[in-house]
Amino acid sequence: MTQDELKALVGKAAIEYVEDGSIVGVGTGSTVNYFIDELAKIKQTIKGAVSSSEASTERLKSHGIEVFELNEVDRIPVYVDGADESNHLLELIKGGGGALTREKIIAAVAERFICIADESKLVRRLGEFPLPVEVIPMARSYVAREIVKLGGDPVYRTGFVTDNGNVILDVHSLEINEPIKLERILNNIVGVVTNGLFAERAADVLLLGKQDTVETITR
Ligand SMILES: O=C(CO)[C@H](O)[C@H](O)COP(=O)(O)O
Repeated sequence: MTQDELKALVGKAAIEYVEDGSIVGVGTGSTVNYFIDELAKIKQTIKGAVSSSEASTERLKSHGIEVFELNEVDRIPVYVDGADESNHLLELIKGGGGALTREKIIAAVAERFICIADESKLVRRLGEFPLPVEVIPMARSYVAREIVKLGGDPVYRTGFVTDNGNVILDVHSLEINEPIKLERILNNIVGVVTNGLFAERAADVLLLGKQDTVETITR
């Protein structure tokens, strides 16, 4: 199976976790796009969605799925999102698509976080994929210098602005031995909105697309 076929497979598998009559938390990315397309097929059974990006909102609406503001919603039983990397503890690197902050907010609210990914995303140790950090624009150089002190090599994602009007530094060469600790340290730098480590709030379930099958990994 191709990588796209594996993404489609896990996008479909995640539908099983959607509760009838609920508002579904929806992530961002090419894997989630398959999930959105599957969600459209059962849209009569759900109340609607909360979306983590303008791109996902547009796709949800194009299917006629109602999109609610997070502030209007008191309960999100399930959040479905992709990842750039996952380790075996279901700690993730996210934000390749730049939607990490809204994704992290919805993941925090959700009762269950279902991560969907093809098998290439499962790694022994996080950090091969450069870690995205969302930064308030005026703090970009300061934050970059602080990250260098931590041993990282930050690269400004030129020409990209997040849905929140901020910029992204993609941090290479970080040794991520203690994801929770590093997540906190990075978030403590003034000017950082958040970083793409999802370790304090890791996924609860990883649906991993492998050749012809979906492996379910839980914490
Ligand atoms: O975190 C994300 C967006 O901010 C995505 O979930 C992550 O980049 C994976 O994307 P894809 O499913 O396209 O591989």
